[in-house]
Amino acid sequence: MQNILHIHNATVYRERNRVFQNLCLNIDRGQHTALLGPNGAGKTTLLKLLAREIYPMPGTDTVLRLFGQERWNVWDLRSRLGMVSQDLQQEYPGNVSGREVVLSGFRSSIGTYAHHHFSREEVLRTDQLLQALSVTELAGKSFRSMSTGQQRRLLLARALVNDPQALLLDEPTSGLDIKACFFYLDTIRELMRQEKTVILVTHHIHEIPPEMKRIVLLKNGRVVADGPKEIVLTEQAMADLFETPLRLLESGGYFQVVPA
Ligand SMILES: Nc1ncnc2c1ncn2[C@@H]1O[C@H](COP(=O)(O)OP(=O)(O)OP(=O)(O)O)[C@@H](O)[C@H]1O
Repeated sequence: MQNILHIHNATVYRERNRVFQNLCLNIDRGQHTALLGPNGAGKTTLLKLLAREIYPMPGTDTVLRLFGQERWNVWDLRSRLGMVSQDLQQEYPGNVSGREVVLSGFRSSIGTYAHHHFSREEVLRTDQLLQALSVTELAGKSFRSMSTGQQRRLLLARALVNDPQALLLDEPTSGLDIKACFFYLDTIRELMRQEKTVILVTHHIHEIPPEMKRIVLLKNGRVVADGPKEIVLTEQAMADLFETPLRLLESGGYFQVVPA
């Protein structure tokens, strides 16, 4: 089975804070995985590690391998691993049009530049994705004039332009209203059916799709549980993870927590 992600004994600092010590995590192709953790668990740090924005401390047996490779040109990596993060949404320049947002995925850039020229195939693929994600009407609108949900859909289209094998999603439904949330979740489920491996990093239990069977719990920079949903996603484990009494509810394969 092809490996998407292999982290072995990674120690990671953010300035003087040691966020991870000897972190180990392995994700194979097709192994849709939710990484769940409270504020400060290390989720954003992990995203930055995978995006090659930060690196582990060098160590004799430290490994950070993506798609079987340790060295990556960031542009090549982005076409294999599509990412939609809160940081990207916040950083994205407001004056860029919806179509340009999607096109920018072909150059792994934030915005498009005068020297970027796009082929007929790239423009066609962009139009197909705008249609597939029901955002054709946003093609000519500026990013800043769109709602959070509209922006998020465009960033997902941007992540898909190169037909990546895997998608890394950071709290994908955060800030979306109920309809936008359900639409986004349906889109993720469809992408999973299309055999994209989806890795979800979140503290929102409700956004874990029913088909996502593996759950990894992160706390204080450590993997505290890793296994099948029916074993890991329990009321006691959620109460311990978030350090609060709660009740875990399930409906149609989705989970939600409410105060106990
Ligand atoms: N730029 C930074 N400099 C120093 N320490 C940092 C920095 N960013 C994060 N940290 C620390 O690293 C730890 C993990 O933070 P991180 O942002 O990765 O957690 P998180 O799980 O994404 O949290 P949240 O859900 O609140 O976004 C925290 O203890 C945090 O204080």
